Amino acid sequence: MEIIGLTGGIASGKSTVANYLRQEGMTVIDADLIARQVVEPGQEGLEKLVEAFGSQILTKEKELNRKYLGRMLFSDSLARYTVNDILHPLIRQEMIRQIGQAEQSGLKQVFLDIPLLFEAGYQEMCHEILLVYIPQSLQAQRLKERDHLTDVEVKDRIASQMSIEDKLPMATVVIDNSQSISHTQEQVHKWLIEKNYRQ
Ligand SMILES: CC(C)(COP(=O)(O)OP(=O)(O)OC[C@H]1O[C@@H](n2cnc3c(N)ncnc32)[C@H](O)[C@@H]1O)[C@@H](O)C(=O)NCCC(=O)NCCS
Ligand SMILES: Nc1ncnc2c1ncn2[C@@H]1O[C@H](COP(=O)(O)OP(=O)(O)OP(=O)(O)O)[C@@H](O)[C@H]1O
Repeated sequence: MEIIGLTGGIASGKSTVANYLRQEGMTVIDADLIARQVVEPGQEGLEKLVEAFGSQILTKEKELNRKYLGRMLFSDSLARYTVNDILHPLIRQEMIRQIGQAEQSGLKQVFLDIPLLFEAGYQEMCHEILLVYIPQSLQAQRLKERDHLTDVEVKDRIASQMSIEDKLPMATVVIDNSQSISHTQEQVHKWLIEKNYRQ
């Protein structure tokens, strides 16, 4: 089974491409979704975060306060390293379990949608790496509009990841998402046909 990593920068369009891949019948394993599952109430991830940061990271309903954790993680690199140390091994374990499941079900290829593919060292397990690219100025604009952030918050979030320019040379396929969504989909469609993934 071929493993294809799908990555980019924050708000570069990974989910937009992942949705299209699913529409085309592909199986996509979603690291952001797994990251949510490992911090559900009762899960080890949430317990360890509370041990590290205290119960102020919880809402009244005892769920993870994602807004609070996000503000802390994106503005404080030490807090970010701590969160990554706690959650990334749990996320990786579940990703590997789902890859095994995909293989057992006889799939020819599986996509891994991972924002931190390079930062967390997933490249070794990928046969191909598809990078959803937009220039940083457009990335900042789309991020600001989507999440209603201030300029400082946008800057911090982009700076919390490896820059998209540094990711470019490590990709095996680059999808330009700076124009219309249909332009992006056309590139993905063409690549799927070239790879013989879609008959
Ligand atoms: C900080 C959190 C609570 C924000 O939650 P929220 O619902 O607002 O956003 P969401 O989960 O959809 O993430 C949005 C984007 O933020 C970026 N991002 C998330 N975590 C990180 C991180 N640790 N470092 C850098 N960028 C990150 C990614 O591009 C991601 O796609 C959440 O992202 C989280 O728990 N992050 C830690 C786990 C992690 O590293 N996830 C990335 C998957 S490998
Ligand atoms: N080609 C496009 N033209 C205009 N807007 C777009 C295009 N592609 C994506 N967007 C918008 O840009 C924003 C970011 O896209 P998306 O959520 O797919 O990015 P992402 O890489 O998955 O983000 P994150 O890293 O935060 O998970 C969204 O508001 C989306 O609707």
